[in-house]
Amino acid sequence: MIQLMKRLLEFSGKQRKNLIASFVFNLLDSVFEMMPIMAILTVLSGLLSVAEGGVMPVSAIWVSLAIMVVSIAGRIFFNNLSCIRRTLGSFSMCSEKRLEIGEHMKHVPMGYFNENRLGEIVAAVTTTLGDIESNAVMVLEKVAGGFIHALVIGVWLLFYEWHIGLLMFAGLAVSMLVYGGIQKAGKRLSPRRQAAQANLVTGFLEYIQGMGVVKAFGLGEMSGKAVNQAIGESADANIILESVFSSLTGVYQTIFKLAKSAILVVAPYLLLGGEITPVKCLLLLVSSFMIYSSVELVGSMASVARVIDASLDRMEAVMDTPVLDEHGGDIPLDHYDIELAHVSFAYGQENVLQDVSAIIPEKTTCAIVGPSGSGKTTLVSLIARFWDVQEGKICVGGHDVKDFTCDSLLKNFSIVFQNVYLFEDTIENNIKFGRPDATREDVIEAAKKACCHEFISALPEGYHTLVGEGGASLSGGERQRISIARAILKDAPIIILDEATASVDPENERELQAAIAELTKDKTIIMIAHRLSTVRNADQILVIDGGTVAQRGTHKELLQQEGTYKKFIQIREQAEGWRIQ
Ligand SMILES: Nc1ncnc2c1ncn2[C@@H]1O[C@H](COP(=O)(O)OP(=O)(O)OP(=O)(O)O)[C@@H](O)[C@H]1O
Repeated sequence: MIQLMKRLLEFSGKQRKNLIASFVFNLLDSVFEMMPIMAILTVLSGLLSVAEGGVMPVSAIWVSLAIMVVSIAGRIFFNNLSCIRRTLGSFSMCSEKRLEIGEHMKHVPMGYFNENRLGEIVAAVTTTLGDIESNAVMVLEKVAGGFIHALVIGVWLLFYEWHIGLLMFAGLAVSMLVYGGIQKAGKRLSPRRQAAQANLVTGFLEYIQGMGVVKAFGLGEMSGKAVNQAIGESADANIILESVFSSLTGVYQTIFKLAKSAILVVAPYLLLGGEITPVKCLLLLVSSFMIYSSVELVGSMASVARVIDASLDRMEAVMDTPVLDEHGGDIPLDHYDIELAHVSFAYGQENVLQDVSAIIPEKTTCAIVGPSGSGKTTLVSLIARFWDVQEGKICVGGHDVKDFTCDSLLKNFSIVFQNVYLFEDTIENNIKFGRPDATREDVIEAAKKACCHEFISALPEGYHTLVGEGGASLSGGERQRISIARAILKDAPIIILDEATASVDPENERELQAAIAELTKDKTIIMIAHRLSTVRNADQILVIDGGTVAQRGTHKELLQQEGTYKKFIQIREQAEGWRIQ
């Protein structure tokens, strides 16, 4: 428990002060919570003197009333303070963690997101942090407060009547053993529950994202299988966890019932043996019902405490993901040549690029062509350092990309992907993503250059139109032009462009080409090219085949050679239905 407290305080970062304050106020609250016992004992002593033929001292009534008033006032005061600090600390701590995770994710290699991690990350920022946010501090306070409470009463009992004090401690010791058992069971079972939770999120995300394909192919039953399995596993994990916890909690609480029963038997025996007075006996009998009250509650919270421990494990795992640019610096560049020297790269065991070398001088266009799966996307991703190369090196402006921080490297790039992602926000903000401090006029100017001002203005709410998540409410061509406007606004010196393979209608095609021409003016351009017009005008063409540079040169030079490029041109000519001169 102390370990868990330490972990939570370490985790709390800037909110540490609030959490400590909340713990302290909670402890003070529990001191006032114990006071009614004193009030009852005061009244009881008075009553006993009546039973022994004396008179009930009026002061006993007033003293007990005063104790109750102080107790209630103290509790309201400290409970409130503790609650305020706890709420402030917990929610601020978790929102800071969410921001930290978001920031951290910007620096991990893209490969991290491949390995089915999306659900894990979503679960971490939603359910895992949610568990911590709503329960952690309160549960730890109750658990720690419960044991401290019991300890204080136990010590008092030792002085008041040592036999009963020992009995109380015996009960407490056995209960702690069972509590340890609950913790161990939690350690064993909670990770399964957390993993099931993450799989459930992954399953649902995949199910919803693939809904279009599912409907188109009538695969409802098949696609639902994975989600059903994840739901089943989540239910099983929760049921097993809860059933183990509830039986152990039952044992834990039985121990207190047995200990209380033992006090009920031992106290009268002590009275019979003449070791205690009837007053003491009565006081012990009454207090036996109260001494374990706070620690009894702890049992039902042990499961939550364990879940919090597992949640902290999971959060640490997410935050410990190695980042790419730990040792990177902010490097200003005075030129934008790009050089690849003997670059090799594999996704896990799968070799994708071998010994690729190339020089792309600044303000030139390099077209990358090659068959599907040959490694074109991988190559441009390595230049932007979405992954690190395994062999060789890539330099931008004469500096190894590994020497930059991700932010410092990527501020030199505008990247236009084939699959455009638009955020669930206004069109204006989606374009502004390229330069958050841009003015309205800048946004409109970029949109005009990207040939999307007209269609945006025709929308009922113009630039304030909300686009669905991923840009679902716009056509493919429109999305692409918005992403080009975004890149134009960023105005970075290096452009990475994955040309759309999907054919668009002639009107859209013309506008798209005009937008690209605006974007690429006076820039260093690396373009995965699919269109003949683009390839023909490139200063240099790299033909990637089987992960190596099979051919390189200009369009004219490569047309003279037999090989992949000639085949590529023939296929494009057939597809586009026209010939190049
Ligand atoms: N994230 C990834 N994890 C594992 N393997 C990958 C990943 N991305 C691509 N691959 C594999 O690497 C190889 C090269 O893929 P890449 O996307 O670079 O090819 P490409 O030439 O761009 O293909 P296309 O023209 O079809 O987009 C392929 O065999 C692909 O299956």
